[in-house]
Amino acid sequence: MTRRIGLLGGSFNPAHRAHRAMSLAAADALGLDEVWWLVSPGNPLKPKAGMAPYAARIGSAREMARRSVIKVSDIERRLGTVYTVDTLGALVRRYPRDRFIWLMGEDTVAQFHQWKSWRRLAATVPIAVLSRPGYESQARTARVASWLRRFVRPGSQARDWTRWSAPAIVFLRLPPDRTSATQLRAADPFWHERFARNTDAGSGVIPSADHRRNLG
Ligand SMILES: Nc1ncnc2c1ncn2[C@@H]1O[C@H](COP(=O)(O)OP(=O)(O)OP(=O)(O)O)[C@@H](O)[C@H]1O
Ligand SMILES: O=C(O)c1ccc[n+]([C@@H]2O[C@H](COP(=O)([O-])O)[C@@H](O)[C@H]2O)c1
Repeated sequence: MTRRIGLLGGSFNPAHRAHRAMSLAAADALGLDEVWWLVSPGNPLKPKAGMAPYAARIGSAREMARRSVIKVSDIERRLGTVYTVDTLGALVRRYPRDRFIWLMGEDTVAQFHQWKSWRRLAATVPIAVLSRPGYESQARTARVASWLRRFVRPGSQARDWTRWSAPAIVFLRLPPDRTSATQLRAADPFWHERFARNTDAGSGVIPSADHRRNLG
């Protein structure tokens, strides 16, 4: 059976309620069977300082994803990929029967031109940009905005995304939530200590048995 899978990459430092809310709202708007949270070993554009250990970030993501269609994955750590274009290439090859859509918050559009091979990335799978309060104008004026605009599909057709050929991009307006990991770290700099004993970052985080087999 073909699964319709949304991929939300992130630092999850820590995971928070907006990640969950936006994933569930996107799943509804796009008719997704699953949303995979790809916990990044290290965003190449973010400083390493202040980044909690991987196991803690996975732990917070698992807690936030509980009892939902969201699956937390450490596949980037297993593959050794930090660039999204490489991760997507690997996933599309490993799961030829499934269909993927890349999910990203509106704030990430501003830096998209600095991502590795971003044109190739956009040609690999469709993209859904999810609204984030306070970042609307940044997304509109981003360096890549005029390039992306040529491939924009109407939100009213969002459920048809599996019929689109990439590049294809849809902007989804979701219920606003201002939560950010930066704000949570400021309120509780030692949040990761709660997950300090979570050393089994690899167990229970793989989206499916099939996935585990493919990773050998
Ligand atoms: N409140 C939010 N509304 C919409 N998108 C969000 C929100 N918070 C995070 N995202 C998106 O979720 C993905 C992962 O985000 P990330 O783990 O970096 O959280 P963050 O809150 O943005 O973290 P930080 O404050 O440390 O930068 C990114 O695509 C980001 O744009
Ligand atoms: O591929 C790149 O060059 C690239 C550059 C910056 C960020 N990303 C990805 O963007 C996603 C969001 O990252 P973050 O840290 O803002 O949560 C995450 O999956 C990162 O790996 C990817």
